[in-house]
Amino acid sequence: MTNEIDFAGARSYAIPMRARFRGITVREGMLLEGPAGWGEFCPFADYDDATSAAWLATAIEQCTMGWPEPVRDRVPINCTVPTVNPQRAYELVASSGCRTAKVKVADHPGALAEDLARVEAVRAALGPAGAIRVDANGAWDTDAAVSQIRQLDRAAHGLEYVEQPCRTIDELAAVRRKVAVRVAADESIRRAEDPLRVAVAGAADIAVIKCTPLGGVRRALRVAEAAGLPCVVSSALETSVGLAAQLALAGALPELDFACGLGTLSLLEQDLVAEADGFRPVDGYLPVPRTPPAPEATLLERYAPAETSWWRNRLARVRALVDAGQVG
Ligand SMILES: O=C(O)CCC(=O)C1=CC=C[C@@H](O)[C@@H]1C(=O)O
Ligand SMILES: [Mg+2]
Repeated sequence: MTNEIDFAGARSYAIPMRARFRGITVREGMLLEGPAGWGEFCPFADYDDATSAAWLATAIEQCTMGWPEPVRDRVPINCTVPTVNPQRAYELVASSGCRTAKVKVADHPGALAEDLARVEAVRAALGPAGAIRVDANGAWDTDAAVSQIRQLDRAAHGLEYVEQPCRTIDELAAVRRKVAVRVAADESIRRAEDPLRVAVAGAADIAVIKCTPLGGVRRALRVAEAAGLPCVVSSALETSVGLAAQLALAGALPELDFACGLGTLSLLEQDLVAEADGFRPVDGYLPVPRTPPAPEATLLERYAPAETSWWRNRLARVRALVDAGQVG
């Protein structure tokens, strides 16, 4: 399969972020072209080759065979609020058109006062009917999670759910027993065997599914089925080329009860496809594409890093793993 792809012609990119997110200020990755269109290979720099193999499998699925038939043609989207000040948070939510907001919290020790103020500002921007979820990216221990979730729940006038409050599945299960707010598992679901463990441990009410680290839309659909929980599809901070696969996943899930975290293009300074082909939510929705959008040559040139050998070498090593069948 991979010999149909133009690996030699893969294009590296480096795009500044508008605000620091997941500790990064520049998003880097590669775009690849195959017979079915373009795919995106963008594992974060701290991921090893074995972890990155699933990310490449996602790009390969996208540019060689495309995706399964969708069951819906549009997907509700949440606005994503990085750890910005309350005024900025208010503006982001108010201008997004989304009725659900996901607020990043617990970015550093002692962040609670800032987190509470951010959540209050988001509630003011959304109004009483909107939904607010928070994401701690596993930062809290069990006691901190229980106390802070209760305070954030009050500040938000009700949280829709809390995403990955703690790192381990046992901790998630313990928190879930103690708080009334629903718990979503994100980082705990990264490999095909993970969702079963999450479900067996009674650790979560909701599964956050990202097709990029799970090895493609088809694999992510199997993971969603194995989880047996309501799913939220969330991005891995891709450009519109990779977001297309995430939207294809959200479009193909049999049930979709919650807004998805795919409105992340606004976190990047620039997309790599033409404005009209890009996935910026309108009135809180994004369309489900049938094929990936193609990048613009001028944008690829503008965001090409001076040094590409690190990404080229990484792609070659990870491709060897995928060719040997070693995908997570
Ligand atoms: O879910 C969203 O609203 C946006 C995506 C998002 O939050 C993430 C994307 C990529 C890396 C992660 O740190 C982060 C997450 O934890 O969900
Ligand atoms: Mg998360």
